[in-house]
Amino acid sequence: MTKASMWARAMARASLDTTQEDSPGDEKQYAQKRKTSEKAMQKRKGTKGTTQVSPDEVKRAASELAAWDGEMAHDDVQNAVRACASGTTSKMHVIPNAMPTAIAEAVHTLLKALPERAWCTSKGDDDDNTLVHSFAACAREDAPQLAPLFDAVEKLAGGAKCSLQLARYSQGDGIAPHDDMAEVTLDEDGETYERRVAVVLHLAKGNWHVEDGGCLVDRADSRPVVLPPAFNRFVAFTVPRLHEVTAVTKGHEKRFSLFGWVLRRRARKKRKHGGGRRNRS
Ligand SMILES: O=C(O)CCC(=O)C(=O)O
Ligand SMILES: [Fe+2]
Repeated sequence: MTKASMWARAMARASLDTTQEDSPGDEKQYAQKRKTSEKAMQKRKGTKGTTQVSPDEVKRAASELAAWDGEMAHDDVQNAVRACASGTTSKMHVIPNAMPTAIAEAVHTLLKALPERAWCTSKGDDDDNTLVHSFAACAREDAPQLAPLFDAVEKLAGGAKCSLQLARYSQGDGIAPHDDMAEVTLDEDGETYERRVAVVLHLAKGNWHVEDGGCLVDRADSRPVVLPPAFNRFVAFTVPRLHEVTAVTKGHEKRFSLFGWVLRRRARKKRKHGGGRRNRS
């Protein structure tokens, strides 16, 4: 049963209970109360069955984010990116509560409020010899109110070029095991870069369990480390590193994130690439 239908049932039961307490046997009043509760539920569900965000909430969130100085909640975040860039760590760095809580909440509100046209489907499969993956992606220019978030993550790169996007995983979405290695040619300077540090900000609300999918699985060692979706968690690692995102099985919760890479100029000696890699710059 979906959360929405559980909620609907709970509402109907509550309405029935109250009616019975108030005036047993008054069918008319009971029917009226049920109608009212259904109306309230429709309002809460919104027109497309997803949680709607009011213009006031969006406005508040946007001004909260615009006033942010871009400072993360912990120095660990900056230190992790530096260590990964300099190659002095072999860990996947996982930092909970990365941004100030009010900022993370504002980001989440704005992500939820992004119009459907801002998202485009990113898909790959064995047929076109790209990495098997599926999710919705949103470029920086399609989410202008989230610019301070992109700026804050770019700041962590200390002036190095970055390639960052927003992601939204729905039921069935995920990414098969891959190592993130790819070359990226930037429009702004026509130069070719390689991905040096992978950065991800996990922004999934709600309680997620391993069986709900959407888990980031670190496969760098023989024993995989499984990270179910979380809210306001920063992850960084040096590329290449084998990892995957398991397919989301939950139907009613979106797994939002900001993901991307700190880039560096391509090394002179070209590295050999294995086949089957998608390139998302
Ligand atoms: O969202 C994540 O946890 C990781 C995403 C990822 O591996 C990628 O986009 O290459
Ligand atoms: Fe990846």
